[in-house]
Amino acid sequence: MLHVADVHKAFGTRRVLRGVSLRAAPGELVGVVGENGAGKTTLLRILSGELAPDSGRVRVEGRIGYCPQRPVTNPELTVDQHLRYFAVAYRLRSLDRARALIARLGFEQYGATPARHLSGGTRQKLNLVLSLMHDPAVLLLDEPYQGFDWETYLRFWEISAELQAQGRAIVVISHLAHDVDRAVFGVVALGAFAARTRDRTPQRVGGPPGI
Ligand SMILES: Nc1ncnc2c1ncn2[C@@H]1O[C@H](COP(=O)(O)OP(=O)(O)OP(=O)(O)O)[C@@H](O)[C@H]1O
Repeated sequence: MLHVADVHKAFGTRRVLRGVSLRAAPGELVGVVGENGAGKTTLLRILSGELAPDSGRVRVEGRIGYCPQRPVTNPELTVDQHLRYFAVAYRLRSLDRARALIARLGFEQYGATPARHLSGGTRQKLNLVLSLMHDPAVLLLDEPYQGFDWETYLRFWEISAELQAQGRAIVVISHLAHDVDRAVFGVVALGAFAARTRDRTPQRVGGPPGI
């Protein structure tokens, strides 16, 4: 479903990605960890097709859902207007799934609120819903729970486990070391994390989700 082999990327003389490989099959969740500047966002931008690698191969089967680090929201549009806008882009007939996700994340009262009046955490919830509302086969999530309160953070991992159970392939970026243990099927460690986690096999298998 998602197959990445030997991806390299440099910005000028700064070699950010040096041979990254990973695979996420249906139902698998892969965590990408690394300190600030290690190249996590660069990797996800390449997987989403937004950025071209210098070399290496990326193969994706199925629709992608990409939740970028910076919300893609427009400050002037309300939450409902965002849903309708993205529904047209995704060619969706119904907003039922988007509304169900909004209810799960607890911000259904903000339908008529322009994004500029949302709190940072609520804007990020909308950003996440916009990436999931078309039920993508491959989810690329760049620190999707930034600004979430603890309950919503746990809710995110609940939703993630359900999507895994439904056969979605998920790649989640985190700079939080404890999130590594939630990555059931694999961990891709970049930068200094790569050295510290050398004893871990790059693609671990097994163990229950740590919800
Ligand atoms: N378009 C660009 N042009 C030049 N340098 C860039 C560009 N994008 C990223 N970089 C550099 O590449 C390195 C990796 O950046 P990236 O955003 O991928 O790191 P990250 O691991 O996601 O960091 P963070 O945890 O802070 O989000 C950084 O040194 C960054 O400054």
